[in-house]
Amino acid sequence: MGHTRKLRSSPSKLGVRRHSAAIFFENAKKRKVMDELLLNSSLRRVDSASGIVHPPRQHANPPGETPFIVLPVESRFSPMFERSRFALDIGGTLLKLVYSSVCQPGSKPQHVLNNGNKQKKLSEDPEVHVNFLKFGSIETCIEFIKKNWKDRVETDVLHCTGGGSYKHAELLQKALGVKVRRTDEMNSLIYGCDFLLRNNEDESFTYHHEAKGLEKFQYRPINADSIYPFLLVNIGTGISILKVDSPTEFQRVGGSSMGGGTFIGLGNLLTSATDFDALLKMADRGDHRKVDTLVSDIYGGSYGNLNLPGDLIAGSFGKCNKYDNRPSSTPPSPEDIAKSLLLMLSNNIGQMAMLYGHRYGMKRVYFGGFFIRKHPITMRTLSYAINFWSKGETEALFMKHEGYLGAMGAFLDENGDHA
Ligand SMILES: Nc1ncnc2c1ncn2[C@@H]1O[C@H](COP(=O)(O)OP(=O)(O)O)[C@@H](O)[C@H]1O
Ligand SMILES: CC(C)(COP(=O)(O)O)[C@@H](O)C(=O)NCCC(=O)O
Repeated sequence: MGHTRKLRSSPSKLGVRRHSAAIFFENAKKRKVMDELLLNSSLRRVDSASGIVHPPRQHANPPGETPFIVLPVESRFSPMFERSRFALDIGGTLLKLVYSSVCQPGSKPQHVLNNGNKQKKLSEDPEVHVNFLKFGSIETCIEFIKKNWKDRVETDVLHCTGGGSYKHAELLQKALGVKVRRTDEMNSLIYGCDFLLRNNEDESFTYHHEAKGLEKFQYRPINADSIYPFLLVNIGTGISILKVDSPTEFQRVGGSSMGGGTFIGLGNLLTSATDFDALLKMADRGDHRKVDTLVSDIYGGSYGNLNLPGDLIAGSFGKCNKYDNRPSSTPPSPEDIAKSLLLMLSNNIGQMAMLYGHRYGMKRVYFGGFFIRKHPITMRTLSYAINFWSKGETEALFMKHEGYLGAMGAFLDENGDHA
């Protein structure tokens, strides 16, 4: 993959999702849980290889501007000036859509900088924008594509990946009147991840819980030569762990069924939360110590011989044990349960990621998938597991387009590897 120019990633007040369109489908009040801190590019950048810290960039963000990326000027992308391209990742829970649109000169304010004075500048050349959207059901997704892929004709191709690219191929073909071309899910993840890391300076970042405000996030741009190898832990409905040596050489070294699907599934059974965001909000307010048995509950303090601190969770959900006539404690609230559930899963994933990272001697572990949703508890737990246990040797990295890696990869795979 040769690239000539860095991508521009639109800064946004709201984060990675294309919110203007998302508002169309989601209740705006419900989608406020996260993302807000990853506002724009006004974060410090730390070069992953050299450790050099760069100051924040200055952007003038037109209020309400929505995120997109601008494709680099490359011949392989030229056809998108003439025809739109749509790609879909149909996973076990969500459908992720990535599609192109052409922005004509002067139609959108572009980036800006003049000795610190923010000024708006209109783009001079047409450019191809790539837009990102997610859906909870195939029906709403098909409706959106029907409305927005206006120039489609029957020879056009919908690039698809994920399990649903098999399961729903016929439905999509019939409903949209285009061909469906598949890219293998793991290949798509890697193509998408490679492209974003290589081209988008604002793509990957580290999370620092102890810091304040935006200082919690640091972008980690990386030179194209230093990207490989890395471990990719994709947390969707289930988890896939990939050791990646190049865009075409990788191995799925592990996986787990205890991922995002478990969180929403058990969350649904154990609390009254009606959706993922509500569950995360509950977790924010919860106190897991009312649900989990801590080391101090067993030892009365820390377990010094093993260096286990008293506040370490010894047994997730241990305090919900009502067998053996145990003295009953105050029943935990749904918020406490949500927090405990989120900690249980992210601790487990963090430990798995750390062990696989260690086993393959990886310096960088990237986390993808929509389970993360840039949630502080999740990112803190995953970062802690990696950084603490590797004694700083391995870095835990998150991605701005976390849930869109597969869809991005299918978008880039013009010919499809399962045509
Ligand atoms: N709006 C949402 N609705 C449902 N699940 C969500 C939502 N946002 C994040 N999630 C979490 O993300 C997971 C799905 O992640 P994703 O990467 O899209 O995987 P998949 O490809 O399996 O659908 C869900 O299981 C859930 O934990
Ligand atoms: C089957 C899957 C690749 C599907 O991907 P997803 O829709 O979850 O993103 C994934 O759920 C997975 O790797 N599950 C874990 C299976 C295991 O190794 O136990």
